[in-house]
Amino acid sequence: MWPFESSYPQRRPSELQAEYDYIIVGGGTAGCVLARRLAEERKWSVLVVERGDARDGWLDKSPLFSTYQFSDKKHGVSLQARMWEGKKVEVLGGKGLGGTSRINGMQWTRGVPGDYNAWGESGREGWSYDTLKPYFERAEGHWNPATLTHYGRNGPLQVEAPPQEYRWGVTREIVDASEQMGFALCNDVNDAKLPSSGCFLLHLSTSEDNYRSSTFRAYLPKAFALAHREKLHLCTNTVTRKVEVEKTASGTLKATGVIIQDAKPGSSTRFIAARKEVIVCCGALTSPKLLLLSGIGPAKHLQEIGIPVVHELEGVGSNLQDHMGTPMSFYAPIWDTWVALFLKPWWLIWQVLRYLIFGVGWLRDYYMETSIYTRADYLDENMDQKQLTEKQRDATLPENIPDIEIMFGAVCDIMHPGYDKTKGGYNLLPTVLRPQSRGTVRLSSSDPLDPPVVDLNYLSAPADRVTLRTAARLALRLVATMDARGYATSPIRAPALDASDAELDAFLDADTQSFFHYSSTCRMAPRDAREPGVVDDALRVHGVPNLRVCDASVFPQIPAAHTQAPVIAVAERCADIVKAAAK
Ligand SMILES: Cc1cc2nc3c(=O)[nH]c(=O)nc-3n(C[C@H](O)[C@H](O)[C@H](O)COP(=O)(O)OP(=O)(O)OC[C@H]3O[C@@H](n4cnc5c(N)ncnc54)[C@H](O)[C@@H]3O)c2cc1C
Repeated sequence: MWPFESSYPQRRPSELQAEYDYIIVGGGTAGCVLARRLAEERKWSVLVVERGDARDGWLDKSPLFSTYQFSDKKHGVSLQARMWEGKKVEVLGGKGLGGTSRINGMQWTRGVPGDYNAWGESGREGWSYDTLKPYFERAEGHWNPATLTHYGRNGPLQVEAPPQEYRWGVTREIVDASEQMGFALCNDVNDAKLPSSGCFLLHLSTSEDNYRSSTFRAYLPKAFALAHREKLHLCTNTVTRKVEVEKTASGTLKATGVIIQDAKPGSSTRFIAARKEVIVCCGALTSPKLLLLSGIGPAKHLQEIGIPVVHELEGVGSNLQDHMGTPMSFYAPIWDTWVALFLKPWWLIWQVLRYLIFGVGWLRDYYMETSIYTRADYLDENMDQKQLTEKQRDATLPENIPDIEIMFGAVCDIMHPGYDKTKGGYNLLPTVLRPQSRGTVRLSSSDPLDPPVVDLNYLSAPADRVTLRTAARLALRLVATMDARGYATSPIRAPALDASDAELDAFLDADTQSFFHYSSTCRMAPRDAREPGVVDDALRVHGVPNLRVCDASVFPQIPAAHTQAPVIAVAERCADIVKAAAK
């Protein structure tokens, strides 16, 4: 009990051993899962090196104020990425134990079974839905309501359904308009038996004690970290500069350890040896950066930057995929949206008090409750969903993976010029889920503290523009349907329903942005595949058997889902693979 309570057991680089069995680089979404699963065995020494901190104050865990956009921004890293010629956009990543799971939007979407069956069909052994399903379940501690049988109940990561009654009046209107357009209301986005097209209620990674359930809080809570402190060392505020890879006497390559440095610029470096493996979990924008800094990647690029080529591997930093889309904002009655919180100070005070005292209210309930998922070829000329055949209703088939999502948030930018402050507002976010465009992550210099060069290369494949236009027209038709049903809504910033392709493109070119689901930059695929792979089916870097990558960068193809649940399932499975390899 305070003041005798122990603090969270973090270490400085100077407090580390010279050698560990496993070194996990990056204590983010995937890194915390792996650390927990390896430490549970109690037989290996495990080091986690994380560039951010282990802070866990009220603001770091309250669902809303920990979300990057409403946070103090201390647990995020932001950089400007190229979208296309002459246009940049902000991309974000998490920093600190839990990584991006401590700042994200908390949507818990596994993706449809077809997503993973497509991985399986492309030859990725052990990665189809039936194999991954137990790993989703092992992660999940779904606690509300108790009637849902397809979730895990006893996993560390708490997940819940949205409230039975819609929190925001505008959600009810969107659901009703969607149903009129043929998108059936589906109570659970993660129910594999439902078709992949419909209006889905989103489940959230929030805990029974009314906080965010990041992988930090779920997998490495203080009690666990203290109980395992002898063998599990959590080195925070420390950057890994490179992985050391050497040629063995037999001519094969081996990761011998990592070079780390206190995150304060100018600090001295230290080498820490790995007895068994180094596992890189730095996220899809940073894992390829670390491999490149370590001399693993396309030879031409390494030579340009002046880094000696240790192992030529073309795929490192290629095949970058992301979900991009274009927010459109509309007015709605003020009490139907979350905007009331910002325009009515007394209401904000009341909601802060309710959350502080009872853990309920507008600070607890998230501003995104539903999404439409569908496919462009399921839509008729009015943007209504066609009658689906029995085969089209089967979400296990890769051919039925959705390629469009219309996210919905009961909030909008009230700083928009001319915003009418007597009204509320909401956003629709038409999104491309199966992009064909491919981007890259490259080094800007050989200094590990410099940000990478990220080229999202959006819309370079013409098919993506066609899908984005269709998604935008579906969103506009949805609003027109709400309007026709008598709901008081009007545009704040949106194209006209009857906009020509050129007018629509002008809007999309001005406002398109990233939805932060970067993936596939260290793709799981053969190294000589058409889109070259970096890791094999056991997530080992091709040619360096004791170096693995485990995070969103290994997805063979981006799932048509928000990416935290897929990352966590991949990390749970990776832990089993590592343990089996150690036997
Ligand atoms: C703003 C935002 C909102 C999102 N909302 C959602 C959502 O609602 N639902 C959803 O499913 N997905 C969401 N996502 C995406 C999802 O959260 C990520 O795909 C997922 O968390 C990525 O996990 P990861 O393990 O790949 O990387 P991360 O969780 O980013 O982990 C990487 C870790 O490595 C550390 N690191 C990096 N480099 C080094 C180094 N050199 N040395 C030491 N440490 C290092 C970082 O600090 C970080 O902790 C969102 C993403 C963002 C940015």
